[in-house]
Amino acid sequence: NSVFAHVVRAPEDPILGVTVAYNKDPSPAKLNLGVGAYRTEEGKPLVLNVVRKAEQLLVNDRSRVKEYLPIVGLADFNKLSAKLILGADSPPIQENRITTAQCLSGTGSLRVGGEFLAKHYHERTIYIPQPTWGNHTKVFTLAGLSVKSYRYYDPATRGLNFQGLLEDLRSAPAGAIVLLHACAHNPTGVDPTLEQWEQIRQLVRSRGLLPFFDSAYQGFASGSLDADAESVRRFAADGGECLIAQSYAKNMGLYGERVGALSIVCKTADVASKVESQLKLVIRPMYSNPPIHGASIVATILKDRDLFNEWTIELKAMADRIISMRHQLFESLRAKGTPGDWSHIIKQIGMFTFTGLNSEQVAFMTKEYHIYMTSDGRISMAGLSSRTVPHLTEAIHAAVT
Ligand SMILES: Cc1ncc(COP(=O)(O)O)c(CN[C@@H](CCC(=O)O)C(=O)O)c1O
Repeated sequence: NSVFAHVVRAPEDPILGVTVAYNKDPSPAKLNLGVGAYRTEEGKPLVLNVVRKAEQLLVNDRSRVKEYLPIVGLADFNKLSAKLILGADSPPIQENRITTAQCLSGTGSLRVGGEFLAKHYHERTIYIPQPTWGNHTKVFTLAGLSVKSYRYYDPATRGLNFQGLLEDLRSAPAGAIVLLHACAHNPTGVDPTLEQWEQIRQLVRSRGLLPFFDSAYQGFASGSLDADAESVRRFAADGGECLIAQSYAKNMGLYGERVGALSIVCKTADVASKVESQLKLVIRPMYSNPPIHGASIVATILKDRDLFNEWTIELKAMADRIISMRHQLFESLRAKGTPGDWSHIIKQIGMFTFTGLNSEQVAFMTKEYHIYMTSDGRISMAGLSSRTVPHLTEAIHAAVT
């Protein structure tokens, strides 16, 4: 018999498995509010016009070849990505004390960063928010770090547990790594205010904690690339060191192209170049070098003023549609007289609403109304449209009454 006969069947992923269940459901009324992937008002995935234009330019450019990229990826993509998150006038960029490696989207950037830290950083504990993106714990544990959590969400107010956050970071061991969502916290949609970010920055620096930013939604939260990067920029501008993982999956709609970047801001250019040399030793045995197509699309758009401006317009349109879905759902629940305070739907930002519905209510909504969402009560607002808001309202109303 098979040498793998002992292998047990693994459970589906809590997020990506929702799509598997959705695809199996024959109901025409089914609604996928699980995976954080943008859908249009017609409920279809979106390839940005500016992406299609960039791809056309690439196809027409007969000088382009399919050679291996360097281990750290496409050089101009790396420079442009650092500029996008930090701003062109950022001190680490001006002083050349940042190293950026193109990685396999946000997940790959987090993993490579985690593996680098496990090998080269003295403190192996990383504090991640409670709750956070479901994959964070697995990514950092498998990278060789010890994962702990810091209080982040307050179920009572459905807002930030700021005092709990400060207390937990104050009691973290000096030098501990702290994972921070740059904007549009997943799954809660709750972000610190700028004043609270400043307090977090002062605490992190005074305790010598090492910030690791996860920026998967730049431009998606507020519609502004600069506003959504402000938290990262304040840390990067204070002379301290930090890591930054970037994803182009959502804000450029490049989900399946797996385009992202890991940047490490260092004290000096010399340290940055040594760090880069060690990043190459992490990447080479992992996947050797990254894919060329998606990064070429991003570089084509970021380096051309007109394409960049067109991208910002399409990006804001996606962010605005999500905000409109928030207001439509909130108004619909209010009109229906659904019991409870639903104002968090319009206070939260980014792709997700953390509804507060429990796993039994979620299971009921899936079974009776064919609503697919993660069991923690998170719904991807991008999966909603004006046409489907009434159906979701019916389901929530039935689940809470
Ligand atoms: C905070 C955060 N970091 C990183 C990632 C990884 O994105 P990449 O595709 O690797 O760039 C996601 C995607 N989370 C979404 C998408 C589905 C998933 O991968 O779980 C989500 O939570 O639905 C995320 O929400």
